[in-house]
Amino acid sequence: MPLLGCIADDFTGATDLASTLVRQGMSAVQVIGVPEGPLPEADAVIIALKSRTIPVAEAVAQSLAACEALLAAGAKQFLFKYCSTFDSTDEGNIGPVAEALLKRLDGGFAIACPAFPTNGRTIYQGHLFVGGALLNESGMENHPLTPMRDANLVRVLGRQTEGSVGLLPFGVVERGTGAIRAEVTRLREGGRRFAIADAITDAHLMALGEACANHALITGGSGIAMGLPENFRRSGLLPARGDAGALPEVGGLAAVIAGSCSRATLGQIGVARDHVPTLELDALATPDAAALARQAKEWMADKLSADRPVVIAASAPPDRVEALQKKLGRDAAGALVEEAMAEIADALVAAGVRRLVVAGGETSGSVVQRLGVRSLRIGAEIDPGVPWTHATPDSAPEGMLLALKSGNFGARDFFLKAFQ
Ligand SMILES: Nc1ncnc2c1ncn2[C@@H]1O[C@H](COP(=O)(O)OP(=O)(O)OP(=O)(O)O)[C@@H](O)[C@H]1O
Ligand SMILES: O=C(O)[C@@H](O)C(=O)CO
Repeated sequence: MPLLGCIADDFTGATDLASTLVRQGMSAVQVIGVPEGPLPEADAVIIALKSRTIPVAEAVAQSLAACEALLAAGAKQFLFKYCSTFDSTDEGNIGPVAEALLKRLDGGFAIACPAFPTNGRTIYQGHLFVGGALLNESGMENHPLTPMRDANLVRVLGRQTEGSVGLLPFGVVERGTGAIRAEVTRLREGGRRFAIADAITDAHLMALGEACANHALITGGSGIAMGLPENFRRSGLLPARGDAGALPEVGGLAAVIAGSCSRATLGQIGVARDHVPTLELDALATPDAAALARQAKEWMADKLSADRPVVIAASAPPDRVEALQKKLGRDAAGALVEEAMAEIADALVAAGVRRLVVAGGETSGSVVQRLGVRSLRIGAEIDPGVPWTHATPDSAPEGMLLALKSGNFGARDFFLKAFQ
């Protein structure tokens, strides 16, 4: 029976969360989509949805179905994981999904805390910073699907919910667990259903986690999960685990697929280009998924080698993304590239790739779905928030390693160091 039942709105976010829990001593399995059969055994089960940018009603329905599966398995506490940059539009999907889960779990109140200080996401007075910049000046204002143009999360979540949104301010969080609990009671009694929780350091996240030990639902980024395993240990439910993140050895060819257009991913492609064969597809010049996949298949024919990875990217800077979106519409542009990347990933695995890095949450979603991966066991981290995972898709039943890299995560040499 899982102690913690998690619902993640994208696949890279789910691995990020799973990785945090493994680091804190929980075993974790990521399940792809709402499971039809029984859930795998683990201290934490993370159901990974691709619900960040789908229509609100579908996101709510899928999240509730995931919640039912976790309830049926006996999960004791629930976590709704969204992006540390709060990726969403004014319509949702964070607010509506959080409201629906809160209602189903009869939770009354939940905190909302996307902070992830290790990766530079901090929240002060309800404002989200990415590194030294406000969210709306961090590059996220140009995100292809969820441009973030307001850093004030109390306002952003307020636009997405009917329940009123308050703030758990720095001054309270800094004073620790007791002060947080008292403030939550005050917020709840004052009619708030959500509060953005300020957090600048891991110590703040640990204090928030401890203070929320008896909350039915917690919402946030992976950081907010840091303090939760200790709650279960303290209450005697979580035994000490040796190495919660041990994975089988896997050899085989190595490749990277990138569909993220984030600054970090563009930088990582720039570094990889100087060291390993790198194909940069031009979706604007060839707005045709099948043709893009064909180009990649022809290219890879004599590039795959046991000595080093290859990189295939559709990623483009904001002006080129915008141009393709103007031509096709935002969703169609994203879907076209995702379709091409999924097809390319399939071809890579067919050609013997068994260690595959995928950059971008939506991109990872389409790749993992195309490969027919049903669950991922979480292993060691390459960089904060990005672990290697082990899967046994139908096309590689002997097992393969996948690393699903959140767009903005990873050091500049990530596409090289992942394989070292
Ligand atoms: N050249 C391009 N033109 C237009 N859209 C593109 C292009 N390249 C990729 N895309 C689309 O941009 C979107 C990028 O989203 P994705 O979630 O994969 O990356 P991300 O948002 O940077 O990562 P994360 O969600 O992990 O933060 C995808 O839908 C992808 O298909
Ligand atoms: O929280 C993050 O930034 C990531 O786990 C993510 O969700 C990226 O898609």
